[in-house]
Amino acid sequence: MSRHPLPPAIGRTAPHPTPRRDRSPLPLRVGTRASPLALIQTRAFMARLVGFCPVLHAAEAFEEHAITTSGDRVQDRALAEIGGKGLFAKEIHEALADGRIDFAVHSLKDLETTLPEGIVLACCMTREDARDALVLGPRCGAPDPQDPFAAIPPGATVGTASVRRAAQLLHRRPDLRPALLRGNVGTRIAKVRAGEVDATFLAYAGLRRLGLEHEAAAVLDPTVMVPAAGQGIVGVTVRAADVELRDLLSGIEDAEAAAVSRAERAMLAALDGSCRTPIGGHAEIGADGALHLTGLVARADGSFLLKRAISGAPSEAEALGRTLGESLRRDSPADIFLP
Ligand SMILES: NCc1[nH]cc(CCC(=O)O)c1CC(=O)O
Repeated sequence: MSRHPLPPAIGRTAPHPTPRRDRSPLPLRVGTRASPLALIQTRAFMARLVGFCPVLHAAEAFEEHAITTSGDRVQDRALAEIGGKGLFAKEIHEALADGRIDFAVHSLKDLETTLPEGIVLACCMTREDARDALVLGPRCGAPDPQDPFAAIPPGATVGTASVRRAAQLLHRRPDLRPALLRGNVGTRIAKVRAGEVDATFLAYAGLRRLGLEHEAAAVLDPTVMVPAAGQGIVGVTVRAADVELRDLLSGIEDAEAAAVSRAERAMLAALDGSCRTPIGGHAEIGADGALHLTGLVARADGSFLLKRAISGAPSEAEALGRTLGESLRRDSPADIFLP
């Protein structure tokens, strides 16, 4: 069998002899979910990789594999009832492990904190906006930037499958009624427009990537709505043994996104919540160069909400996340973490 080395990463040399791969190196087979947002993110990632490694510019350098996941197939039940977030990546991890694809592009917030054996998160792309956006339907008023939730009429239904968003909303507006709303971003916006629910939340990053940012009536400051860990970040997974690809991907990693995602994900892992546990996590690198991490734990009905922050060196991101997660866990009622 003839094998060719991967095009070399520009300006970097592997510190060790590069092991040969048990497959022909090109095309690079990229796996992704099949939603419009997932495909846009995947193509943006491939463009970034080509910019870094122009040898990959050839049309035949990549092969795109859109994979329908268990999470995509179940549209009518809350994710929490069907086994949680891992469902969006299960089939993609399997394709990677089996060697059917070479890397996979994920919305980091949908990627479980503990990856299957043999699969690693090789690279985090530059973060898009981490904030949540509020989308308002025909029964809502004009949004007040000082108080974005005031536009939602009393007793209205707010569609969201996210316990994190529902809990933070209900904490401020216990009169509102959460309703299940799933489907792609476009589907959800259409349902709000049609009055099926009165309002919903969407990640502003997703709206921007889809060119739908005008659908956001308000973009919520993280002090109003703590985003999900990893929100707005695209992460790429590869086989742990694929040193060549790991090395190539490390060349396009965004150091800031890597640090904030490490802090947010370490916090999430330390909290060890179930997918029914409302958890928010948001880190930023300040003008002072320090990493500032905010974490939130709540009860699904908003009757309990605990928010705390921690700061430190970006190089300590994981320890900061773990410390904050343990502190939140210690001071929250145990029922919140039950499966
Ligand atoms: N859970 C679905 C999901 N996963 C990632 C995004 C948006 C993009 C991102 O957070 O990077 C969305 C849609 C949403 O929450 O509105």
